[in-house]
Amino acid sequence: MLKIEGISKRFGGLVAVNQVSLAVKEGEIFGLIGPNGAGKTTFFNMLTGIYKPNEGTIVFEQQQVQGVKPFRIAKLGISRTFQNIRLLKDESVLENVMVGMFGKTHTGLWSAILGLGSAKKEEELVKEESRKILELVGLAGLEDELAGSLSYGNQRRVEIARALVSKPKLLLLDEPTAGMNADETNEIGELIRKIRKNGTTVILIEHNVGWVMGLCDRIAVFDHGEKIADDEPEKIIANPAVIEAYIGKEDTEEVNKFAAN
Ligand SMILES: Nc1ncnc2c1ncn2[C@@H]1O[C@H](COP(=O)(O)OP(=O)(O)OP(=O)(O)O)[C@@H](O)[C@H]1O
Repeated sequence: MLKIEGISKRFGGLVAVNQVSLAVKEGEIFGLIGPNGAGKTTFFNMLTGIYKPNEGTIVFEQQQVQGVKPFRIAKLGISRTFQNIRLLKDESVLENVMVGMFGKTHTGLWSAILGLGSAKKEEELVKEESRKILELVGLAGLEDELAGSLSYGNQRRVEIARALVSKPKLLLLDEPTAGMNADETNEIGELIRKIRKNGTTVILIEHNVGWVMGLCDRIAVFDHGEKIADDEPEKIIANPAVIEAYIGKEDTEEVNKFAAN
């Protein structure tokens, strides 16, 4: 489904991602792990068109997408969430999810402003779809609450719902469990499995190594902008280069988490 060959991203003299190649199959839950600053988010930003790679190719379903504008990539079926929660806190949960359909609706701005029938009908369809997605992510009944009034875990679910409402083929999640407790984290794992079952392939960036090992079919490890491993979880955990990447870091919290597995 996704084939990446030799992509790099440089910021001045800093090489954030260095010649990374990677392939993701349809239906997979694919994990990206690695110490802070390893280049994971930059990699996501290239996949979604926020950054243009300095070199290399990204092919999504037979189409080259490197350097293509973000809204066009979204239209091809790649959707994402961000590391920091980005909700319209003073708008309802339902409205926040409806925003995810922007760019997918067909009636024009004037029809919407003039309240013409076609725009109204489309809005109803978007609402209906958004409600269905909210049910899928476990937020049924909270449609009319203000997004900012929800718990942190539920705000993350709203973000996932917004990314899902356009029915993406590929969903990119940037640290979906950041700031969550163990129960919330496990629930997000269940949700990701459900999303995959519904036909969406998932790539996620995570720091919670133990959790990601139990969830993903395959994991790639980044360190200093390079991909140092790409394998099934059991093999990743036993890979000396991966252990070295974590043990070699001063970030003891990450090392401990890794060693605990
Ligand atoms: N827009 C930018 N301009 C300059 N440097 C950047 C930019 N974006 C990222 N970087 C640098 O590129 C490197 C990789 O950062 P990136 O955010 O991709 O890492 P990461 O693996 O996602 O880290 P984390 O887990 O902490 O989010 C870092 O050194 C970072 O400071």
